[in-house]
Amino acid sequence: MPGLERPADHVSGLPLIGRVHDVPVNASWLKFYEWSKKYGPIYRMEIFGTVHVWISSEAIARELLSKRGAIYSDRPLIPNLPDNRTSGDYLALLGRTETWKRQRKLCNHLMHVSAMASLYSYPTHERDRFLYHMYRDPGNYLEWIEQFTSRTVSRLSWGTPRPAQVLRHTTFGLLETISPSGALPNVVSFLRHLPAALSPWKKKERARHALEDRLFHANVGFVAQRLVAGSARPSFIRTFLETKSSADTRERARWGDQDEAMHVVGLMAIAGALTIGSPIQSYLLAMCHYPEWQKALQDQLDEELGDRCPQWEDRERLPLLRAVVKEVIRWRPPVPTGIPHAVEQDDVYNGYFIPAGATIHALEWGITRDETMYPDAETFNPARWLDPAYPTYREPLTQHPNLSGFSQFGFGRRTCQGIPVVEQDLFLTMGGLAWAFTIRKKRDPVTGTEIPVHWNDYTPLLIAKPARFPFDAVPRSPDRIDRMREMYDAARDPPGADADLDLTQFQPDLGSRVFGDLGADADADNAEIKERLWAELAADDSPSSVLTPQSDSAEDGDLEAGTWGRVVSKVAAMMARVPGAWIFD
Ligand code: HEM
Repeated sequence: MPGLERPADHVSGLPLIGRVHDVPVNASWLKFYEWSKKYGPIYRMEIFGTVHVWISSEAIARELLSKRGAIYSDRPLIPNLPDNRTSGDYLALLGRTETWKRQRKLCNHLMHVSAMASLYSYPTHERDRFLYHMYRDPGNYLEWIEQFTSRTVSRLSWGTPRPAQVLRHTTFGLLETISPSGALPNVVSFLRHLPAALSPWKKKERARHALEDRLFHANVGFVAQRLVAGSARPSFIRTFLETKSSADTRERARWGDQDEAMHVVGLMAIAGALTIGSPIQSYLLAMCHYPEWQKALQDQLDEELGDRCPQWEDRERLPLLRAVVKEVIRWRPPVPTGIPHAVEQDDVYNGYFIPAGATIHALEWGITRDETMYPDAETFNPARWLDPAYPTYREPLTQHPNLSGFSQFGFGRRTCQGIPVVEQDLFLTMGGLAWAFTIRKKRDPVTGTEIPVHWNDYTPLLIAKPARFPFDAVPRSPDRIDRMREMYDAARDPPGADADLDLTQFQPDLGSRVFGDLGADADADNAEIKERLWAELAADDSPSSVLTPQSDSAEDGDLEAGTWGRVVSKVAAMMARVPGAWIFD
C-alpha cells in the first residue's frame, strides 16, 4: 500500500492541503469541508510543524477514533492553555492519563446517578421559567436561552441556580482561551512562549482562571455546609460528598479527593453552560425556515397531549419531537470542527501514514453532510429519522431517534458524557417552544414583507451559535399564556433563596474589562479586532520557522535571546497596526 513504510518525516501518503493563512477566521468548518470534497474524506494540513488530520467520514472516524481507540484517545496541547493535558482542571482537555481515567469514571458515575433520578426535574423547572421569559420578551431570546442552560446545569452541579451568571462569564472566557479563533496563540503557537507580562492572552486567562477557582470553591463549600444542615438539594457534588460519609471505607476512597471532584463537577457545569444553547438557537432558526415542520410538530403534540405542555415522561409518544431535536443537531452541528484527539503512535490507515503526535479532527460539519447517509443533507428534514426510506431510520420509534451514539457527540473513549442532560434539555425546550409559540419571520410593519433571516451565519468559536436574527414568537392561544404564567409562578424560587452562597464577592471581577461585556456589541468588537489580527498575520510573509522556538517544551524565558526579540517585536508590530487589539488585556 502506498505510504505504508514511509518514515514519519515523509507523510506524503495523505493528501496535503493549504496553509494556516488559507483558513478563514469565520466558519472555518466550511473551508475544511470544501477541502474534503476536493482531497477526500481524510487529508492532512501542517501548521507550524504539527500534522493535523481532518476526517469527514463517520466510518473513518469510527475506524480510527473508536476501533483504534487504544492509540487515538489522547488530546493535543492547546498552546494558549499549555497545561491542558496534565493539570486536571478540565477533564475534556486532559491527555490520556491516569487522572483522565479516574475523572472520567467519576463523571460517568455522577451523570448516571442523576439520569436515574431523571436529573431531579431541574430541566423541567427551568424550562417552565424559560418559556414565560420568552413570552414576555422574545427579542431578548439569547439571554433567556443562556439563563436556561446555565441555571439548569448550576442546579445539577451544585443544587442551586445562583452561580449561573458567574459561570457564564468564566465559561465564555474559557471558550475563547481554547478556541483557534478565540486566541491567537492557538494558531500561531510560538506566541505561547511570550512571558505573561507581554502576553495579553496569558494575563486574561490567569485572571479568568482565578475567578473560576474562587467560584468552584465557594460552590462546594456551600453544598458541604448545606449537607451538614441537612438541606442540600440533589446535585453532582452532593452525590460525591455523600460517598465521603459512607460507612464503607472502600466506597469512601473510591471516587478520589474533594479537590478533584470539584474540578470534575466544574467541567460538567462548563460543558453544560457552553453547548446546549447552540441547538436551542438553531431550533428557532430552523422554524423560521421550515414552518411546515413546526406545524407537523405542533399537530403531533396536540394529538398526543391535547392542551398539555410536553413533559419528559411523554418522550415515547413523541417521536417527531425527538426527530426534530436530532435533526437540529445534524443540520447545524454545535461543535462543527469537533474536539480534536491526538494519536500516540505511528499508524497506517488504508495505506496512508499517520505520524505519532498528529492532531486528529473529526470534522462534525463534514460528517453530517455525507450524502450517502444523509441524502439532501443541506435540507432540514426530521423525516430522515422516522421514515424507513432513509438510511438513518431505526426502530422502534418509541425509542429511536435518540442522541445516544450520535456522531455529533464524538468517538470512542472520549465520547461526550453529557448526553442525558442534552437529551432532556432539548426535548423539553424545543417541545415547550412548539407547544407555546409559533415561531416565524418578522414582517416589516409598513410594507408587510418578511424580514429575511440568515441561513447559516454562525459564531466562529469552538461551539458555534447562530448570529442574532429577528423573529416573532406568537403565543398559540390565550389559554397557553395563562398556563405559562402559572408554570412560571410554580417554578419561581422564594425570595432570598440560597442567599447564604455569597456572590457579591464576584461582582468586582464581573465589572472589569478582563471579561468584557457578554453583550452582542462587545462580542462584535472583539470579533472584528481578531479578524484584523488574522489579516495582518496572513499578509506577513516572513517564514514562520524563524520564529519557531528550538524546543517544543520551551517555557517562558527559555528561548534564545535573538529569537525572543524577534517574537516580541513581531507581536508588538502586529498589535500596533491593529487599533484596539489591547482590548484583550
Ligand atoms: C449540545 C450539547 C453537547 C454537544 C454537541 C457535545 C459534544 C461533545 C463532543 C463532540 C465531545 C468530544 C468527543 C470526542 O473527543 O470524541 C464532548 C466531550 C465531552 N462532553 Fe459534551 N457535548 C454537549 C454537552 C455536554 C454536557 C451537557 C456535558 C456535561 C454535563 C458534557 C460533557 C462532556 C465531557 C465530560 C466530555 C469529555 C469526554 C472526554 O474527554 O473524556 N457535554 N462533547
